[in-house]
Amino acid sequence: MYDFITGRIKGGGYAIKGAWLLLKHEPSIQVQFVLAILVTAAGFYFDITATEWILQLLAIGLVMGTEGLNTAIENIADFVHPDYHIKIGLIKDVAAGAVFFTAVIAAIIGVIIYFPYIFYTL
Ligand SMILES: Nc1ncnc2c1ncn2[C@@H]1O[C@H](COP(=O)(O)OP(=O)(O)OP(=O)(O)O)[C@@H](O)[C@H]1O
Repeated sequence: MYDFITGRIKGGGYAIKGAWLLLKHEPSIQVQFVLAILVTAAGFYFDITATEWILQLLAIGLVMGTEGLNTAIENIADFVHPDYHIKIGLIKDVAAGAVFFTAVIAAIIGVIIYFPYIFYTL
C-alpha cells in the first residue's frame, strides 16, 4: 500500500515536470497557453455560464493535451530516426493532424460561446 501511494506521488511529480518542460520549451504549447489565458479572461468578462466554462475548459485541455502528445511523438520520431525518412514525415504529419482536429473544434466552440455575447448584446 505504501509503495502504491509513493509510486503515485512520484508519477504525479514526473507528470508536473513534463507539463513544465512543455510550457518552458514548446512554442506551440506556449501559444496555446496564452490563448487559454485570454479566453479564460474573456469567460470572466462576459460572465459565461457553468456549462460554457466546462466546454471551454474541455476544449483547452483537449488542445493542450493533444499538442503535448504530438510533441512526445515528434521527439520519439527524432530519437528513433534522426535522419530524413518518408515514414517519419508521415508519422509527424498524422500527429500534427490530430492537433488540427482539436484546434478546429476548439475554435468552433469558442465562436458558439462568444458570438452571442459579442453580437447580441450590442
Ligand atoms: N525526419 C523527417 N523525415 C521526413 N520528414 C520530416 C522529418 N522531420 C520532419 N519532417 C517533416 O517536417 C514537418 C515538420 O516537422 P518538425 O519536426 O519540424 O515539427 P514542427 O513543425 O517543428 O512541429 P512543432 O511546431 O509542433 O514543434 C513534419 O510534419 C514532416 O512533414
